[in-house]
Amino acid sequence: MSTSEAAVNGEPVGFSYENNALTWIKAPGTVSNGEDKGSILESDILAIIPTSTTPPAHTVYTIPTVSTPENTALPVPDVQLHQTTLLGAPEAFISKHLLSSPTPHLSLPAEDIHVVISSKSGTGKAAAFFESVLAPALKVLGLGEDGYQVVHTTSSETITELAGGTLREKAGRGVRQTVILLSGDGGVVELLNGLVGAEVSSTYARPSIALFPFGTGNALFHSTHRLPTPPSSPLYHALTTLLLPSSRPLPHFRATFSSASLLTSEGRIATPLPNNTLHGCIVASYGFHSTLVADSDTAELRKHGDKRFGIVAQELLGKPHRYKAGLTITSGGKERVVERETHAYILCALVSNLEKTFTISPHTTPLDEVMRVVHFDSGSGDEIMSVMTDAYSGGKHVNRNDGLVGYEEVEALKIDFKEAAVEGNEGKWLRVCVDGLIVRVESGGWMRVEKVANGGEVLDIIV
Ligand SMILES: Nc1ncnc2c1ncn2[C@@H]1O[C@H](COP(=O)(O)OP(=O)(O)OP(=O)(O)O)[C@@H](O)[C@H]1O
Repeated sequence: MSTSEAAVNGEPVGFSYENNALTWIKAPGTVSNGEDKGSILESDILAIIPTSTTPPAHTVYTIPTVSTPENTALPVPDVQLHQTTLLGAPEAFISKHLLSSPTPHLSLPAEDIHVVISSKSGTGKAAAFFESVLAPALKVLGLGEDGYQVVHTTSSETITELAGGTLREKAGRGVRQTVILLSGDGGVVELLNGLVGAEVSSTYARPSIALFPFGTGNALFHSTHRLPTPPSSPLYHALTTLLLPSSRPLPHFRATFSSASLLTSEGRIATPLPNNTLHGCIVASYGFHSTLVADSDTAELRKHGDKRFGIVAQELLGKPHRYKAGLTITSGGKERVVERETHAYILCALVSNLEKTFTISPHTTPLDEVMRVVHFDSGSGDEIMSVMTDAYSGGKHVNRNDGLVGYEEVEALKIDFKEAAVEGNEGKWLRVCVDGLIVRVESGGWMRVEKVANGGEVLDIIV
């Protein structure tokens, strides 16, 4: 422990540095109102910045989790930005976290760094996080308020318009761009679909997304950051990705329909899908999953955060619907018709997790470019619930020994919809989910989902 010229926030202390933490005890005889000891966990540190050389003084910026029991129980707990001034702290501690060279994703012209704040995602916390944590943290990382563009969403079109305009035009010209995206999965799929018409030419530069999980399920975030272990503080983890040197292509699929409309405003507005096509990078589903996502997407239920899925699941499983459809799977270059006339669940995914603890495709590793399908039929609410419970237990549903659940790698799949439109509630059983968006399909129509080949990616993700 060292005490000569050692201080924390101006008060003399003795430091010790072990077990991934810097701890201190106030020097004997110090009179102050504060605690006699304190600590900084290395797992909370964003960066250390030198403030003077003689004597060596530094400011440590940390992102601790707000420590109330309600907050720490959330899948994405709230965090704060703290700063602590250290004088004479151990060199080994300082040098490990000293902010050195500028980070590539933040070293771009201001017009090419976009912070996108999705106001309606999740429980609406993104704007407050930007003000209290992200903007000051970017400043610490060398990016003042004039160093980037801020976009607050004002409609469900805002992100698609940004992507289809500036982002797409510049990407086509080979201009590097970073999008710091504060949203759920919907924000990602909107970016993807805005960009996807872009000619992926030899000059195309894929914009890089740094994803901050402010949605409800946050499937893409939790799937891309689950290995080797899921981060205990997702928002801290998201902030530290800004310091990473590189990014990786985001695989995606193309869903085409005989005829389909995008449902918005709690299903009240149906907008025909351009070219009857939608791209996704997470999931395309039909059955219990798509109805659950659609029925739980109301302003009232959104107040419950991820509990909204459980509330609606209970209603749906009281009397489970068996969805009439044909399912054709293309795998290993061969087409196969699944011999079943009704289905409870058809879901193909490019990710492992649909929520932090809901592992629908346990064999999927982050960004592995492999699409997998989970499918089964059941008329029993208890049986469907037991499959879901297995998925919440690390993905055990794919190892059941009752033969109920199909799980396989696919290049493509096709669903032929055989449900009749329900009078008075047209399309109740004719809604599919693509990355959280709800698409109404037609009775007698079809959806085909195919993985876009490697090299066709239009976005990068910083992981
Ligand atoms: N101001 C706004 N007015 C209307 N719609 C908005 C507005 N801001 C965002 N949206 C839309 O709200 C949707 C939010 O979806 P998003 O996926 O980001 O959150 P989520 O559904 O809570 O999370 P997840 O998909 O991860 O479960 C997006 O489709 C987005 O375009």
